[in-house]
Amino acid sequence: MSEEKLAFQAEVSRLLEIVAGALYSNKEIFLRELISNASDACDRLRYAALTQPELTAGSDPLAIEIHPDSAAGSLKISDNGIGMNHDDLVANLGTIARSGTAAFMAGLEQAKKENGQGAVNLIGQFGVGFYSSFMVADRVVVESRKAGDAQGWRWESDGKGGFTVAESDVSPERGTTITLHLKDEEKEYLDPLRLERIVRAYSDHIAVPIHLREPGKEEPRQLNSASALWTRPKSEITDDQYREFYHHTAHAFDDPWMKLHFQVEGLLSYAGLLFIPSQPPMDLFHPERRQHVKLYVKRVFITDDNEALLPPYLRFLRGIIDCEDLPLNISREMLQHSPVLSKIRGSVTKRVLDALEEKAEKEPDSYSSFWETFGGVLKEGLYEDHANRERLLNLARFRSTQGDGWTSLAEVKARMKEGQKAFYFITGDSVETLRQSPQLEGFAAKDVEVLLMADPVDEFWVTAVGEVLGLPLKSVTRGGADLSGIAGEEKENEADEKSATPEGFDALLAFLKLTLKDAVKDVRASERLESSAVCLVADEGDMDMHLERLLRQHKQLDQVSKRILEINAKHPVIERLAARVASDSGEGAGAAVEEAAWLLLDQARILEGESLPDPAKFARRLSDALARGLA
Ligand SMILES: Nc1ncnc2c1ncn2[C@@H]1O[C@H](COP(=O)(O)OP(=O)(O)OP(=O)(O)O)[C@@H](O)[C@H]1O
Repeated sequence: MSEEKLAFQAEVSRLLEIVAGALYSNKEIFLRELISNASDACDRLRYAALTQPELTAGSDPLAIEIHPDSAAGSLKISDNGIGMNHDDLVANLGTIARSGTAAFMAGLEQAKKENGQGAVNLIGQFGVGFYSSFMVADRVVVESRKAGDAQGWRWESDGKGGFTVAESDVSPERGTTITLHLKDEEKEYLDPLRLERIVRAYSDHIAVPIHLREPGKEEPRQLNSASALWTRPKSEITDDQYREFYHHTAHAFDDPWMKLHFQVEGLLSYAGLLFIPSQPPMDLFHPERRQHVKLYVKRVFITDDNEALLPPYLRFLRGIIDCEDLPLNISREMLQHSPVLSKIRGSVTKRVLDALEEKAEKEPDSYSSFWETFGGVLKEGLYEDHANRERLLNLARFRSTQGDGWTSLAEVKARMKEGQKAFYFITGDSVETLRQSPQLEGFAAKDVEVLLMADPVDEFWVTAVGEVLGLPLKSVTRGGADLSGIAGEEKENEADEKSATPEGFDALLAFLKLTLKDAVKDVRASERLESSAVCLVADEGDMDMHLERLLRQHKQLDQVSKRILEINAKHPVIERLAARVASDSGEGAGAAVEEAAWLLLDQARILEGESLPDPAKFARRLSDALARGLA
């Protein structure tokens, strides 16, 4: 087969332009990226050989080799890992396959919107994988042969627009050799000492040996310790090594917020090296809720996509778990039902919660930043993991009507008013809009704290949990949120005055019920309003209004429940309407009050964030009312 010429995916071309032209000071990371890929390729081969032992039979141990060639001005990085065939080369080295690179492109768009630059820093932040070769090379050749294949392939590119792929006779027996033809100004990467320093700084944690072939020396020299990092004693691992390991396994480039390293021996023996990122991973809220902790069995990588390993609400965790008590040839199906894994899952979950509790207690500010990023995910555990519900409730933090920071349920309980027998909450799309909700007015007047919940998951767990620290959770947008038993700030006579309704109020209620009869479930005097005239609430047994809207938006529901319209007897509009009804004696109240009734209902709908069934009518009524007012 002759040489094929192919074009890069448009995004790759853009990426390469940035990478090749980048005046990035940290170009040495290209070596980290290529070693990281080579190590993954060795992991994948080791795994494939579990079921196809012929793939590695009789071959050299897995290793990575770095070979600077001053005469040719080139640097070779080879591995005897899984290798790539024709289609792998085209798919992997011509498109954006990698999550880190996709994040880089997304970050680029963002940076462009914000200040038109910043691309250079982003390279370091996200890493651009294989493509980072073009920071130091003006021509890159990849020769590869996939394990088990007879034919090898050669991929070549100058990083400008396209690449070629052709059959190759000189490709390695198995695995991949990448040859970087270094740019004139990048020849420092031929210096063995420089290469050694880079490998030690970024790749010491790599479990496959990394050899350096030095000019004039017979035997290559091993640069890393080549033992799995998690098997080494904690005291011998530096923070930098942990960080680099995190970057490598998680394909992430932030600093981990927390690290957990444990070795368990006993009935079950396993080790774990887990990290909580400081930045949210891109797929955090994808519907698949994929977890990413890698499962190893006796140092052999098995899978990074195994739902049985950890509960979905801990899917922000990165890192590895290495188990001694599973057979190496365990199948995917067996993994799903393995009692060993389910035990490990239970005890690792417990460890993670222990560590979070400790952080929450000892470093509350830092814990708040974790909560801000991942709280919305952890809360899924409140309805999924009954066994740990109490602990998760303890770990949960909330925004509330008291102050701007995060608060715990225990703190909210300690601040409760005399006579308060429930936690009150309101759910909605954002904390800022929730703060303006009319339904909060009565609570504010009595200084009763209300939790402001704006994560979609809140709707689900509050229903499932029902009770916290011995008290029910009650929505302030529902009937049954009874404020009268709570000791307020008001004085006795004020309270009396408040309960006294204006003349004609009962007749107004009757009139509103009659006029709006099919549009609402009921019309009532409100206890929760102070300055607004009206609001909508859900009946005690009905679905919460925000939840219903959420389900409708996601096409999970097409019903629209009727709501209760609450009216504020102290509001001037209501007082006047009541007076009008009283003087016109009920039925004769007339068209103006009828129009006002519909306007009030639409106003309550707008405040609630509901859409209006007939916006044109609303606009006409409002204009008429304004015209009358201005006349
Ligand atoms: N040395 C190698 N051996 C085998 N396959 C490789 C090698 N280097 C790269 N690849 C393949 O090319 C793909 C793209 O590499 P790139 O560095 O751009 O991303 P990556 O680091 O592997 O990221 P991710 O693991 O998220 O896909 C890899 O996913 C892998 O399939």
